[in-house]
Amino acid sequence: MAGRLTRRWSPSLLQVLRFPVVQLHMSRTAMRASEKDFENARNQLKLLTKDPGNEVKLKLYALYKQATEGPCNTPKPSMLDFINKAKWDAWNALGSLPKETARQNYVDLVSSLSPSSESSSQVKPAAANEKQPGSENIIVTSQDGITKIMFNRPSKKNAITTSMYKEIIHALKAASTDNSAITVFTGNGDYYSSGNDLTNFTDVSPNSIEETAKNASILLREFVDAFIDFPKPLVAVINGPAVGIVVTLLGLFDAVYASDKATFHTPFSELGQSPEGCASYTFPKIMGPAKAAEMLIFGKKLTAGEACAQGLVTEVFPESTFQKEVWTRLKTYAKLPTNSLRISKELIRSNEKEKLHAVNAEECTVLQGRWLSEECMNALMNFMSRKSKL
Ligand SMILES: CCCCCCCCCC/C=C/CC(=O)SCCNC(=O)CCNC(=O)[C@H](O)C(C)(C)COP(=O)(O)OP(=O)(O)OC[C@H]1O[C@@H](n2cnc3c(N)ncnc32)[C@H](O)[C@@H]1OP(=O)(O)O
Repeated sequence: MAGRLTRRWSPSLLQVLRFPVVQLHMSRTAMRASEKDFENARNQLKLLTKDPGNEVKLKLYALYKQATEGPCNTPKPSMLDFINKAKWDAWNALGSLPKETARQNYVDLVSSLSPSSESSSQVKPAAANEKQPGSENIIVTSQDGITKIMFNRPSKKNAITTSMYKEIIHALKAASTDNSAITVFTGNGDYYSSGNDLTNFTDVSPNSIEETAKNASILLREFVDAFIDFPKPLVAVINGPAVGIVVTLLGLFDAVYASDKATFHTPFSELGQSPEGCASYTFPKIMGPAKAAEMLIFGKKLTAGEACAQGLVTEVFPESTFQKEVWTRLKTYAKLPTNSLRISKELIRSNEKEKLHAVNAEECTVLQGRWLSEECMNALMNFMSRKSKL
């Protein structure tokens, strides 16, 4: 690949290496619902002709309370006060979900109920004045209580483009309020994902290098935040090699199942970059500082068996039975009571959330500096001009 990339990019190679960041056009606010959107959603709800059912109504109630009052702050009703107890449970299950996320989820949920909207298993269309990202590179389906988000660029080893980052944020927001019990990431083809698409680093106007680095850092922060805040059990089904950001994110997943042909590689130093996805915090906690350093600083690639021994992977399956065994198990898990799953996850994760957001912010700031550094430029040049691959 390195040779091919060099050939394809050669006319602008020096410029690419001088400006190793992509132009982003999305503002941080584009993904956040405003007060006006929230108000509109409330009005839209009154116009619904079809009863959305109790489960959805409870979700709407909980999101509304969370968006307007914050985390549940009232005494728990008695067991016999069924209705108020169900409402309290639904609100309480949202834990410390930030008000603005609750507001966005409320707007998304109402929008999914309107007759013209797509089903919750689809990536929802963008607003009329917002360019809708191409969605075929991420396939979102919902079945058997499982929302599956699949990287779908097999010819590029499922490398993640700028628009895919945005689509995944959107898909996670939709999945957080859909009817599924768990959400699963997997890859189509022989790779889980080769991480950040290196061509994201091209196509940068020389005049806007600092601004584009800043925008990239904002997008990355929002992307990782979406994983930190995701309220349901998050599972990775690692069907093949995983590189870079898709590996670091695993510390934010609740279960990681891997085929024995999967590998785990974070070549940040080779690329003149630094860890993201909260791995600078989660990896030392998961595997101890010495093993984390070998991966994150020295770029040691782990086999699935090694990653399992280090605690990054939950269980490894033979490739021949991987898909059958894992999906059978996940379908069983998805039948467990949904609120209980969420509450248990909340208990396990809530103490860490504030810390994780702080780590994410710090990692993104550091990376912003890395993208502008001479070292990153040189590392990219070395990577792209050498014949060998990772
Ligand atoms: C500043 C921009 C901001 C964007 C928005 C947010 C930014 C977030 C950044 C978060 C940071 C993340 C860090 C990382 O993820 S680091 C990891 C980056 N990934 C790599 O370095 C992998 C590079 N790829 C390879 O080394 C090899 O391709 C491979 C994965 C080992 C596979 O080798 P193999 O021989 O089997 O296959 P090919 O090389 O022939 O690949 C087939 C085609 O796929 C293309 N490909 C593969 N991986 C990538 C990639 N990561 N980016 C772009 N393209 C990739 C490859 O070019 C081939 O395409 P072709 O057939 O058209 O030549």
